[in-house]
Amino acid sequence: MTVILASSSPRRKELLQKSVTDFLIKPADIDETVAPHESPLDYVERMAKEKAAPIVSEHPDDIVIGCDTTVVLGDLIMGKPKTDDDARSMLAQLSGTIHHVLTSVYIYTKEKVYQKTETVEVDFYELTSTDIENYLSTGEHRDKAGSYGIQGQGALFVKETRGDYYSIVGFPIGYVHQVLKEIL
Ligand SMILES: Cc1cn([C@H]2C[C@H](O)[C@@H](COP(=O)(O)OP(=O)(O)OP(=O)(O)O)O2)c(=O)[nH]c1=O
Repeated sequence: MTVILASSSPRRKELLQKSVTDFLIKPADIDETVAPHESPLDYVERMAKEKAAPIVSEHPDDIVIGCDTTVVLGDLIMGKPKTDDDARSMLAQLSGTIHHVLTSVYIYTKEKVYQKTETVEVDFYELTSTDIENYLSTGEHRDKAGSYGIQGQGALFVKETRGDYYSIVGFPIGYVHQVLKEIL
């Protein structure tokens, strides 16, 4: 059985390498639009499933991992920013807040589907417009939900976190490793 990571995220690849030496990467390109009245939990789980689905159809006998990460402020779902202005607005909204990072992972095998969705609470310091402009100049925000990366310069914004750090980075590697130990 081959392990296939249905993701283009370099962080997910790097974290999975801690658990498995050989795996394939087959990202699925899906529409990430939020459906009307969809809750953050329903959204993040649907995205993780939809990323895995086409790969599962092509490789029904293998192990396929789909994953999605979303930042949630109140009812507002924050995906990856489309523009720098988008990122500026997300960071201004996250300034001084307690928000949540939701990461959902689906692991498909021929016999069974393993699934977990982690919710991590993140407290941000108040950000000045200089903090935000300095951060945007790094370019780090571009491919990150909520427009920040806690593993990089985004760490400077974080007062406290409650929950699995690796789920903020986008991949709950501890959980994935437990499942892979069971099935490989
Ligand atoms: C909040 C936060 C998010 N992120 C990243 C994790 C995810 O890669 C990204 C959210 O986008 P996703 O749509 O979950 O993933 P992706 O587009 O990078 O990859 P794919 O869809 O192919 O699997 O944000 C960080 O790296 N650090 C952080 O602190």
